[in-house]
Amino acid sequence: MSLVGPDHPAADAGKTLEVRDLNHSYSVNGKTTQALKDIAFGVSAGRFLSIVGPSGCGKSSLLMMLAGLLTPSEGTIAVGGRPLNRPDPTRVGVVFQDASLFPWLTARRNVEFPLFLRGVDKAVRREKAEEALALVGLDRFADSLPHELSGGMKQRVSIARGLVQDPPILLMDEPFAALDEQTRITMGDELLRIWEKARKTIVFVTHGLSEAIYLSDEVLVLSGRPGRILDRVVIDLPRPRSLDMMAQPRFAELREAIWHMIKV
Ligand SMILES: Nc1ncnc2c1ncn2[C@@H]1O[C@H](COP(=O)(O)OP(=O)(O)OP(=O)(O)O)[C@@H](O)[C@H]1O
Repeated sequence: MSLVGPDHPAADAGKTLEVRDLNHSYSVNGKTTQALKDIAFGVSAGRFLSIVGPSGCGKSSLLMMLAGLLTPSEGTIAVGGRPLNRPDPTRVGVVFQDASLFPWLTARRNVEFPLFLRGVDKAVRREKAEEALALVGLDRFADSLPHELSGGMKQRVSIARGLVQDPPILLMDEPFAALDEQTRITMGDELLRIWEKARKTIVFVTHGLSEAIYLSDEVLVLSGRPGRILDRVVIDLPRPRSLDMMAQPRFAELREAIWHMIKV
């Protein structure tokens, strides 16, 4: 298997996202829990990186930090060579598990919302929202309310909202976990199509090893709490990916290797 460990020099040079010496602890009622330990990695522009690890290993905490929503106890995060200390949707877009759309706003208005908050001119807002909706294949549903859309469509609106400010990086926290299996598989392919078209760097947190392998260029494997980087596995399956690859021996080999690390 081809592995690039976290300390490998190739894992660091000229990255769009760089995490250095990151540690994080939570203190609740005088009790301290170390959630993440010695996290360091870089992601090159345009790569698709997934983060996997046992439940409670700090995946969501790490993603919140990459989104600028949580300050690490120690360490730095840089995007495009500049420190990220607060949410900046022009540099990092975020898509959560729950599509978290405003139920009273149409798909277009939901996508426009971050631009509205920034005081962007109405015509520009509309144009950008429509571009983003077209990218996710929902241009015909711009005027629909969330309750008129399926689960997968709602998640696509949420992806469009993450992309509307054209950030170089899109973070996704288990975006398809709440969907049924069939929709989840379709959404994986849909995401790869969007990713190839939009040419973004994606950091994707998931519990699903098959999903991580199917989608990614690399998989960052975290240990149980406190989450440390156990390995960074290069997914050497060709692109475009297709579902029949899941039945190939190489896919099973990668899955087994990652599963073994997490299980241990
Ligand atoms: N706000 C918080 N206050 C205190 N402890 C927290 C807080 N958020 C997370 N933790 C703890 O930090 C650890 C990491 O949590 P986190 O949710 O980041 O892990 P995770 O890998 O995303 O978990 P899961 O896979 O179950 O979603 C867990 O032990 C959790 O209980």
